[in-house]
Amino acid sequence: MGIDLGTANTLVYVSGKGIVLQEPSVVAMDQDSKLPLAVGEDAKRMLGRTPGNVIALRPLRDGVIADFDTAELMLKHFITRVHEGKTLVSPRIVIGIPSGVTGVERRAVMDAASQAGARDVYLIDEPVAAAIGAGLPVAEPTGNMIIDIGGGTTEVAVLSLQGTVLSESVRVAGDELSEAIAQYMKKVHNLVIGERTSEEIKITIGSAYPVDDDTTMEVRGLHLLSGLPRTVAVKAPEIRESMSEPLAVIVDAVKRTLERTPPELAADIIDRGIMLAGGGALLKGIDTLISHETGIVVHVAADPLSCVVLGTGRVLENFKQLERVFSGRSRNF
Ligand SMILES: Nc1ncnc2c1ncn2[C@@H]1O[C@H](COP(=O)(O)OP(=O)(O)OP(=O)(O)O)[C@@H](O)[C@H]1O
Repeated sequence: MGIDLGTANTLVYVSGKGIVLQEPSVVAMDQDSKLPLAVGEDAKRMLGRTPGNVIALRPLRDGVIADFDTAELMLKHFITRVHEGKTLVSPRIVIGIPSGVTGVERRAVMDAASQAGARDVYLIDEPVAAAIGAGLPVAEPTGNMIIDIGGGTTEVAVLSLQGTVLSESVRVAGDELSEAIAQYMKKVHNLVIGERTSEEIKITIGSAYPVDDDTTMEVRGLHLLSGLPRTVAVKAPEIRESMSEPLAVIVDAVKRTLERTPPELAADIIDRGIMLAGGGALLKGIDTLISHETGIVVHVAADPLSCVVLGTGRVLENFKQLERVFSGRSRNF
């Protein structure tokens, strides 16, 4: 089994079957009993809509585990659901985690998977898994650059011979882009909107570079001055402008990584281009923006949201050839 334990979404791949689960990384809890009420899609629907005694939590924030107990509960829930309640037959689990996660957190993820019944738990850094999932030849002696723009973190890495030559991780990614839209709506349109609405605006008319600039969208929220619900029409260019700061942080991380890349590998990257993965790669025009800023061709992976989990799956299925890609391992007897 391969798992992408992401800030925004968790995906599970089962060897021989493909992707069997794709759910938001959200847990709804009853605050009084401390019992989970819903996990995944059902819990995401509750975000910002819960009554006093129910809280909807995202256990991973900014690419790190913000709430360990809830993360463990969520991981166990998904593993058990995939196995339809049956106990695991000492399976091997490969989990993709953000590369910025600390040693203690790595241990915590491995413990959670072990407690869910896994015998052999392997950790793989998300950029490495994303590169494998996007089809990059990471085992060859050529430089490959991957940018994984997730929910909480953007990871930029140069890989060669199954290893990370250099990498950079910034805690600015898709969530930060949505947050910038929410702040803009409040400041300029006096409209307070929730997390789900700002994400919807980003996905519907958001862009990183001019494309479809004539599009507009009606946004519903709470008017700051009257305190009443109101609908406001917003245009694509103003939404792009509202995201300019976090977008600049992402572009700077790419440039810094390129500046540090050894010349032979840099030459490979110029030849092959840069691969873009993660949900943030779906933002309209982001490939053009990065290409424009770096002068290097940028490709968007075929299925950016699934790259990490597909990478964990490919590693599972080619275990012997790719055994040097792991960043952690625990074995339980
Ligand atoms: N069509 C789209 N346009 C723009 N952004 C999108 C689109 N679809 C998804 N996203 C954004 O992608 C992000 C989630 O991406 P992904 O599932 O790769 O993250 P993750 O792996 O859970 O996070 P992390 O890598 O930080 O742990 C969210 O911020 C979401 O809003």
